[in-house]
Parts: sequence; structure tokens; C-alpha cells
Amino acid sequence: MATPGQKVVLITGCSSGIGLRIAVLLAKDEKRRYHVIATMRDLKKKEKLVEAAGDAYGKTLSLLTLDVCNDESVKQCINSVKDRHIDILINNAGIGLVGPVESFSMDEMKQVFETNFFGVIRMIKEVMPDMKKRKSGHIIVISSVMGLQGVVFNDVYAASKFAMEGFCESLAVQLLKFNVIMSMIEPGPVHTEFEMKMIADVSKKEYPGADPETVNYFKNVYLPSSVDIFETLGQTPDDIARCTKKVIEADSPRFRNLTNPLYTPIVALKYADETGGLSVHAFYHMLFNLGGLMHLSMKAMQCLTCGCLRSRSISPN
Ligand SMILES: NC(=O)C1=CN([C@@H]2O[C@H](COP(=O)(O)OP(=O)(O)OC[C@H]3O[C@@H](n4cnc5c(N)ncnc54)[C@H](OP(=O)(O)O)[C@@H]3O)[C@@H](O)[C@H]2O)C=CC1
Ligand SMILES: CC1=C(/C=C/C(C)=C/C=C/C(C)=C/C=O)C(C)(C)CCC1
Repeated sequence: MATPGQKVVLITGCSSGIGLRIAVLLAKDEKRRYHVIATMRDLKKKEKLVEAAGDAYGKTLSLLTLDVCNDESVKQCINSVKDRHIDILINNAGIGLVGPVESFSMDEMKQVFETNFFGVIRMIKEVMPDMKKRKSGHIIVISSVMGLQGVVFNDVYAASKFAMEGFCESLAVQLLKFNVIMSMIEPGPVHTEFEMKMIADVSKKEYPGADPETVNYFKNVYLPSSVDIFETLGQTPDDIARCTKKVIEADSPRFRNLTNPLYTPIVALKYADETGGLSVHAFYHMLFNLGGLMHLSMKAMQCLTCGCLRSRSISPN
């Protein structure tokens, strides 16, 4: 249970990756400022978290079951928190979907929205009214660079993160009136099971419904470039945890928080040309003409845009 003065932080999707690392970092805060309620949909997966939390487990970190896709599970979880008092809600649970859109069933695509978009709304709807009543609270959403800019073959995933950005950008204004803060965290590629699941998925999927030319572009052009980008720019889940802690502890937390200074120039292309032509054509060129030289073109873009754009992101250190 939280002691007086401690902030109660509830995090979704803590069985692995970014959620797990945020939970551990906050629970191990030297000044013991947080009581972390780490949630996951299947508590059988708790071992990795419990091990990483060490002594903090049972003291500044407790566990609860929560499936963001299930109304009952969300209600039950929040009702079991003392006085339903949550100071900081971190919406982290999310799933990816990568490949030619023609090969996905409607159900597969709906599941992405059910988790990444409606899952977040379900959480906010349950927690926000209490925060508004108390006139305090911080809602954090682990979004993505793909919430700001689409990436080829990630159409549905990017759409789900765009949807959330639009929802939160709208809600943030009303919440401010009640002294409730909203912050988006926008990582680029991060080495977690998200990446592993993508690689495992691709090796077993056949992509029925997509023509051979598209499947070829996906497997032999996009995938090697994507692997290259993960290798060149990938951050660790600890980097994202440190960025998130900085946002929580800031005097006036920002609404948008890009975490990867190396990826910022790519996002900046969108804002440099409101017609959208610059980013669409630059990505086309990088993918189809530079392909194997992707890491060099990324380096060139970082040189061209130098420090002035990089400083727009939040550094993990
Ligand atoms: N890795 C990356 O490159 C990036 C990731 N992100 C975002 O970061 C967030 C965390 O992903 P990451 O740590 O990388 O990936 P992981 O796959 O390691 O973690 C995702 C977590 O979400 C959980 N989850 C999935 N569905 C549900 C559900 N219905 N209810 C509750 N929990 C659920 C998973 O639980 P379970 O084990 O039960 O499946 C898991 O704990 C996601 O929102 C993702 O979109 C953003 C930018 C980049
Ligand atoms: C292939 C390719 C790209 C790939 C970007 C990737 C692979 C980004 C991954 C982001 C992730 C994983 C976010 C998770 O939420 C660029 C740089 C746009 C340039 C054009 C070609």
C-alpha cells in the first residue's frame, strides 16, 4: 500500500518491454516517491518483473491483473485500488501489426485498435473522473513516432497511434481546466519483444491476399531496411523509462515527447512541408532507391539537420 506522500502510479502492460522497465525504475526511486501498481493481463507472466524489481516487490511495487480490452477487468482493477486513487496513469499496453494490409483480416486490424486505441480510452474513462474530482493527476500515453508520421507497411498500427494522438490532443485542453496533465511519449524503434514478435510473425506468415510483387517489397525491401533502422537508431526500454520519469518529474510536463534525437529529423520532414510531398517522396527514395544504404542516408539526414532538431526531443540522460 502507498505511504503518505507517495504518488500512486498505475501502468498497463508490465509483463515485458517498456512497461516493465518503467515499473522497475519508478519502484526503485531512491527517494521512494512512488507506489507502482504494475498491471498485466496474465499474472503467470510476472516472473521477469518480480525478478527485475528485487527488493522493491511487495514494498513500492505491487501487481494487479488488467486486460485493457476488457471492460470488467479494467473496472475490477481500478475498484481494487485504495479509494480508486491513482495519481499517474501510464498507458503502455500495445500491439504491433506489420505487413501488406491486403493480407490482414478485419478482425486482426480491429484487435490493434481495440488494444492501442480503445484500450487507452477504456483506461482514461475509468480513471479520469476521479482525477477531475481531485483536481490533480497525470495521464501518460506511450504513443510512437508512428503516431505523428506513417511508416510504409505499418498502416494499421500507425493509424491506431494517430487516432490516440488526436483523442489525447483534444482531451488535454479540457483536462487542463481540472489541473489534470496529459503527456504523450513518442519513441522511435525500441529493442523489446515488440521487435521479436514482428520478426517471429514474418517468418511464419504467408500473406494471403497480397500479390507477389507487394510481398516481395515487404520481405526483401522493407524488412531489411527496418532491421537496419532498428540497429542504427534503436533505443533500449530503459531509455524510454528514463524519458518517462523525466516527464513525470518535470515542473511543467510537455504534451509531446519524442524520445529519440536520431529519429527526430525524420519526423521533422512532415512539419517542413505542409503538402506532405516531402516526407512521402523522401521515404520512397530512401526505401526504393537507397535500400541497402539506409543507414548511410539516416546518418546523412542527421548531419544535415544537426543539433537544432535533435534538441527538440527529450533525452533519456
Ligand atoms: N518497441 C518499439 O519499437 C516501440 C513500442 N512502442 C509502444 O510501446 C508500448 C509497449 O511496447 P513494447 O514494450 O515495445 O512491447 P512488448 O511487446 O514488450 O510489450 C507490450 C506489453 O503490452 C501488453 N499487452 C498487450 N495487449 C494487452 C492487453 N489487451 N491488456 C494488457 N496488456 C496488454 C503485453 O502483454 P502480454 O505479455 O500479455 O502480451 C506486454 O506486456 C506499446 O504501446 C508500443 O506500441 C512505441 C514505439 C516503439
Ligand atoms: C523503412 C523506412 C523507414 C522505417 C522506419 C521504421 C522501421 C520505424 C519504426 C518505428 C517503430 C518500431 C515504432 C513503434 O511504435 C523510414 C525511416 C521511415 C524511412 C523510409 C523507409
